Amino acid sequence: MRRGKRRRDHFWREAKRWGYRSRASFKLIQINERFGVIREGYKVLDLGASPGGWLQVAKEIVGDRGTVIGVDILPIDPIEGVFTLKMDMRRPELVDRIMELTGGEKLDTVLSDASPNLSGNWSLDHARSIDLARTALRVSENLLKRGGNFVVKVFQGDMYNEFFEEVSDRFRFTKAYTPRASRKESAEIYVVGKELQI
Ligand SMILES: C[S@@+](CC[C@H](N)C(=O)[O-])C[C@H]1O[C@@H](n2cnc3c(N)ncnc32)[C@H](O)[C@@H]1O
Repeated sequence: MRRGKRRRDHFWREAKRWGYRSRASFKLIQINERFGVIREGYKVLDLGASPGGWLQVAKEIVGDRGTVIGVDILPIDPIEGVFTLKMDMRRPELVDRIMELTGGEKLDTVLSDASPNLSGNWSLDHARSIDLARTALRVSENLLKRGGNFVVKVFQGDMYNEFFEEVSDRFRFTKAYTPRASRKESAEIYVVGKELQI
């Protein structure tokens, strides 16, 4: 598919129309319609959040009583009412930085749409994606309330089943889901964990 054509699909045009920064916004909308992982008043952390399409959607849902925090190695242009941190999500001090922002209160939902820089080597990209997904799972264990929710993107490959089991061991309900807004040719899948049990 030609580059211009690839970018300007239905969800790209919808993102423009609704003022979202990325077509990825519709993936979170569809995940939330299906699983109800974010509700009004929730405290939400989004890992790998730039340019901020998921942050916009999360802020709309949680409203003024909720809190939304975005983390990325890349800058994120300001979004009213959203906190952003420019840092690598793998850094050990991340958990303390988030707790400072929430005044020590734990979170309702941790999201991660983080993607490694794609090399084109399938197994290397899969391994890097699993590494980021495991980081997001560790962060969620440290920061979620008991009963909290988790959504993470993974590129499918031979380590996927093991990772899915790791999420299942921690949440009451775990499901893999591909939103309609994911591109047909993409290997991405979202693992949704509801109600942290530990
Ligand atoms: C697909 S984009 C996220 C799009 C976002 N959900 C949105 O709706 O705008 C993936 C992001 O993951 C970020 N990322 C990759 N590795 C990271 C890391 N180690 N720490 C923080 N962010 C990372 C990338 O910089 C990139 O911005």
